[in-house]
Amino acid sequence: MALALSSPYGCPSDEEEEMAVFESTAAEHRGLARPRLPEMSVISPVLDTWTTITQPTLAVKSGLVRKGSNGEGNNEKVKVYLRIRPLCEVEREREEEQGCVAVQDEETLLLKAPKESQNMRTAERGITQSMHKFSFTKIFGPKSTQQQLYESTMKEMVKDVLQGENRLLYTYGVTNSGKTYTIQGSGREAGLLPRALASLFRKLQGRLYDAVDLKPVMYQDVRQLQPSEVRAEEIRRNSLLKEDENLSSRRGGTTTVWDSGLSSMSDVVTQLEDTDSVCLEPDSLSHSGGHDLEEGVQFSIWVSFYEIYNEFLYDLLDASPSLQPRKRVTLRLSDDKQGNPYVKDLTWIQVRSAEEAWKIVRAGHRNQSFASTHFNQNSSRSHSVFSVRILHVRPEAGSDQTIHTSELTVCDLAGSERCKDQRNGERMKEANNINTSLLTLGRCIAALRHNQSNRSRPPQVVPFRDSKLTRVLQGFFCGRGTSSMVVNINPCASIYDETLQALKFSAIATQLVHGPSSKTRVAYILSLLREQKTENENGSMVVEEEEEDESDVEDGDITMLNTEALLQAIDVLKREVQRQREEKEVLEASVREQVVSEMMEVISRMQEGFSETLEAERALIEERYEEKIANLQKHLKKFYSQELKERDQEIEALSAALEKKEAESITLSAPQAECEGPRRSQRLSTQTKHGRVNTELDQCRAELLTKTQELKKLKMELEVSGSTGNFTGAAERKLEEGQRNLRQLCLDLQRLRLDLQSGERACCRITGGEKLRQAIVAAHDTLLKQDQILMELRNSLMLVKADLRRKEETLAKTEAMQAQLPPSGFAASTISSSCKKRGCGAAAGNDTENRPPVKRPFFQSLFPIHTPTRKYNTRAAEESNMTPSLQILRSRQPSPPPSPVSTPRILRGKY
Ligand SMILES: Nc1ncnc2c1ncn2[C@@H]1O[C@H](COP(=O)(O)OP(=O)(O)OP(=O)(O)O)[C@@H](O)[C@H]1O
Repeated sequence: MALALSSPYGCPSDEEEEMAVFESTAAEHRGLARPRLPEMSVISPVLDTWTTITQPTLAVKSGLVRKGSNGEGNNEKVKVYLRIRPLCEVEREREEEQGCVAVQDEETLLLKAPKESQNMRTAERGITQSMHKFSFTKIFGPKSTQQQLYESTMKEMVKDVLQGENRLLYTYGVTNSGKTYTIQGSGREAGLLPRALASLFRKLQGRLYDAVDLKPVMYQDVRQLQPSEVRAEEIRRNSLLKEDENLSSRRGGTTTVWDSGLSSMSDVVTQLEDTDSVCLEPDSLSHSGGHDLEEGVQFSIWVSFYEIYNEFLYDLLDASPSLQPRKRVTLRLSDDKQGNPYVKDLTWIQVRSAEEAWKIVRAGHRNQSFASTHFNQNSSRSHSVFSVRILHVRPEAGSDQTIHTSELTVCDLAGSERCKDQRNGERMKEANNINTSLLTLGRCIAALRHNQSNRSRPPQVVPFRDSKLTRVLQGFFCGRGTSSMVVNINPCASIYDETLQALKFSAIATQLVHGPSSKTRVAYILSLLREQKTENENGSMVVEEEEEDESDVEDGDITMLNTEALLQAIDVLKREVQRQREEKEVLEASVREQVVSEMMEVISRMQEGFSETLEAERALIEERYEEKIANLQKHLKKFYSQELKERDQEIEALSAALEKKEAESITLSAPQAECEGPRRSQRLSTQTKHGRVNTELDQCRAELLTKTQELKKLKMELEVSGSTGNFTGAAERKLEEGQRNLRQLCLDLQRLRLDLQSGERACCRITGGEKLRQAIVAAHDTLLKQDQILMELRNSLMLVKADLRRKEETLAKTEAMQAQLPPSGFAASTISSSCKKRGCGAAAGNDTENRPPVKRPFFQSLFPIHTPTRKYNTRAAEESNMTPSLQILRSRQPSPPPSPVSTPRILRGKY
């Protein structure tokens, strides 16, 4: 076969071509054993078993049934075209041309992995093939023109749409592969869309329905507009057209990035070749066989333009184009009563010429999301969907008319790309969303293909709902119309792996057959009915009828079955459902059993593993801690032995120094030595004395404590008791005893102090006697505290004494009054008690002896050292005014001890 379209980018060698032929043949002879991995994968649309499928009926409005016109589309495969874009200068300089893309013939493409590609690396490891062969409806090489492409793809579609069909054309490919160029064109190279618009309006010359009172809504409905709504529609339309004119005049005809250099429609019209103008004559339209337009029908053309950006739908014909993308209103997808999806609140604009339509495209294009990426300076970051909806109107039929609609949708998909190539976060997010929606499209197509090639099996769920893109295109895959795909590839070696993926996806699409998914279900039902028939030995009338109608039902039209057959079908289906349910229950039970046993195994393995790990961990930890303990022991031993050694050395040094000193003192002065002997013994005796003193001090302290307690008790008794006779005696006795004790204590203290002083004198001479000195200071502090306590005790005693004195006076007075008054016990006691109560006893005498005890002596007693003279004077004065009994008491009181403060002063002065 002549390779009219063979690529200039490296033709495969003879050897390779031979290999390709061989592999292709091997692929066709399925079932042959393949001893080795094929060096080439062959993906071609081979669907021999699916030849009986018919073209679906056209989706209709108001029950108007229109079968596929001219039988076209019946058992037809989905058309997939391939377009290879030429390399640009920069790419040539980068040596991107490595012969990896080769066109074998009009339908076959051969891909050969370049050295640096991932595919080649995996092929070298024997995982995949390095050569791939693909078949397409038609391949357009780098030199093909826009017109050639239009002729083969869009031209026929435009005719079909005018006949009432729905058609979809979408471009698919890696980013920067020429999708937008194919759809819209560039400069004077108008793309498929402007050509289609120009062709459409030329065909409809004189057949346009200019009124705006009918508008397409929802999935495929038409609504009659009120006059006010008509006005609103006109305003919207005019504003969009005016806006485009204003922008064009402001730019002075120059192109900018956002309009991609689109040419004006007049250029496009001149580019349309004569072949297309054959259809322009109304006569030729009506007499051109299957391509004639219906008599008396006028056509109202409406267009819409929206994009799917990051899984959000945006109206590109929104009246406020100046709004920022993030502020744009998102459109919602809804379902009509039959469950058909449609874009809610989408703007539809009526257009009356190709120029107007093109202006609307340009206005929408300005709102579209483009960005500069790693690969493409002006990359589409969204899937854009441009729809032309045609209302087939019969104006003579008035309000009774049934309006038919047909639609031509052109979808420019965003390019698939590797996310890692994107350095910008926003671009990466876009790439993610683009890839996800394209992947979903691929999954939908794969599921559709599976359902078509496995008719007798239950159909797979087609995941249309998984992305917005597949949801809006769902109708075209499920019987609403037919779709065609243009796969764009870029022959650059650096993006070979991405190109291969895109081609693999498109290869699946080439195996698709137009047809609604419901057809598969019908075929499935019919197969069940056939099975039922063979099972049914008697063979009912219904089955016979069904056999008669088999030719019809093979077409998938279940409505051709009669009621009985349908009822039987329902029964069969019910039984099938039951059977499948039971089958699934059994399957579920066995799966559960398997899962449980596997889980048990896994758990036991995990348990074993855990216990082993635990044991190992324990052993390890034990070992580690044993090591640590041993280390610690070693270090402690070392440390303490070191310490001991140091101390021994110190002791040795000290004893040596002592001995040396002793020896020195002995040799230097003999008389001195004589004196030293007793001194040393004195020192030793002082130390023993010091210990003794301490114990004595403790004893004294304890004794003092008990005495204090006794005194307190006594005082309380004195306060509580009303009678003074026996109590005074007892108190005197106690006081005497206390004073004796005190005296003894004072003496003891005196002695102790002297001992201490002598001890201090002895100790302070000893070299290194710091410790002893500190002990003495502490003992001295203790003594001071004892003194303090003694002082307090003395003060307390003074107070007790004063109280006793007062009581004695009162007693004496009472006695005196009793002696003076007549012997009336009642009066005497009354006076006595009243005097006592008022304190008359204290006020009666004006001598000092009778004065009540005041706080002054107490304070004075607190500071004996500062006011000794005054104290003793006061004491003398007191003694002079004392009662005999008090004088006796006072005489027993010991002389004031030496000032407790003076001793520490002296001691401290020493150190
Ligand atoms: N057949 C062709 N002939 C000449 N130039 C082409 C052809 N196809 C594409 N180009 C050029 O290649 C570049 C990329 O094309 P285009 O923007 O259409 O790619 P794309 O696939 O739409 O990219 P993206 O997915 O990133 O939007 C453009 O400069 C375009 O003019």
